[in-house]
Amino acid sequence: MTKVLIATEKPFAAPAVAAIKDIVSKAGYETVLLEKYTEKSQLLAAVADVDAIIIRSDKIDKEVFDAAKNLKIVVRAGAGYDNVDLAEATAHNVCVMNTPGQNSNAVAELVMGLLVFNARNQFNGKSGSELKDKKMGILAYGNVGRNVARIAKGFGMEIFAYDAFVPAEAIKESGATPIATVPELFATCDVISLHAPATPETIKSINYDLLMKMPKDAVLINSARKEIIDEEGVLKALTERTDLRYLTDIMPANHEAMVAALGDRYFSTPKKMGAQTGEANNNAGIAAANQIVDFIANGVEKFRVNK
Ligand SMILES: NC(=O)c1ccc[n+]([C@@H]2O[C@H](COP(=O)([O-])OP(=O)(O)OC[C@H]3O[C@@H](n4cnc5c(N)ncnc54)[C@H](O)[C@@H]3O)[C@@H](O)[C@H]2O)c1
Ligand SMILES: O=C(O)[C@H](O)[C@H](O)COP(=O)(O)O
Repeated sequence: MTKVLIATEKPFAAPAVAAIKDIVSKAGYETVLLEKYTEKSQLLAAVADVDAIIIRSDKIDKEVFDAAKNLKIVVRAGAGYDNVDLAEATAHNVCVMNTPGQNSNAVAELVMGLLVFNARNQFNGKSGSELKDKKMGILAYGNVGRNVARIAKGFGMEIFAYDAFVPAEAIKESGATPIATVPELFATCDVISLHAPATPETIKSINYDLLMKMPKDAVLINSARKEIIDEEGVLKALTERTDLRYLTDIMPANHEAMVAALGDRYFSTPKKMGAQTGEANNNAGIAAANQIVDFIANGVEKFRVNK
């Protein structure tokens, strides 16, 4: 029987697991559940005889592909698939997919929540500031970026965006102002919200020089990946520019140094939680299960991300 493994070190909410199981069993397949595993050996044992795997941020590398002799497809229930070794997947003849857009509203709501929390001085009672009339700069205008734009407009913010691949015309049509370069975006906006994937082009690209261009009292918020931040450069800029603030959903390696140097000008969620809502778990989990069934039963590869 075709086996679908849900391998989630950070589990989905229970209703999402039930919905996935339902889709899998209606297709005549079996679900295997591996949640909250603590050792890689548990993952290696679990993948041994499965045909498909649904993951979150779980790392799927050569060792996992080598151990999964029947594997045909891995679906990352989420947007970023930098946790899967795509070259190894292709070498092992395994299809990799993501589930684009399924958790983007959850992340956008977290971004706006963190911005309000910051603007009101982490609710310490001191007089804060408002988001209305501030300039919101969105770096990467994909599913999350567009949702941030939609909600930020409701706050009365003016929206600016840069994307390496989305044409300026499309940005304009959505009601935002296209900006031609990343440095210009940083120099223009009171808030910069990062939504670019971790790629060779973006890794460590958010650096000292960019932060030093930001207007007075500006805020940088990262809900994408920690890899895109040059952590030492950001700390140096924030140490020199005592008006700037940094909020992140992905705790940096130098978190303790950030806390010590920046106090309440810095905030990190304790664990990445942008996509951690019941709705996003359901959307992404259900999409992943449907994509697996469609791939195995009908050969549909719509959301394939490897060659
Ligand atoms: N915090 C979380 O829980 C959470 C949840 C979802 C996504 N994410 C992260 O956020 C990222 C964005 O998610 P999404 O759903 O909007 O993805 P998406 O694929 O819809 O959008 C990504 C956008 O980035 C653009 N882009 C790619 N390379 C670029 C570059 N070098 N410079 C500028 N723009 C570039 C693309 O054109 C695209 O518009 C994901 O890759 C992931 O790393 C984090
Ligand atoms: O790229 C994404 O979609 C998110 O980073 C991802 O879904 C969040 O990671 P998770 O909470 O699923 O581990």
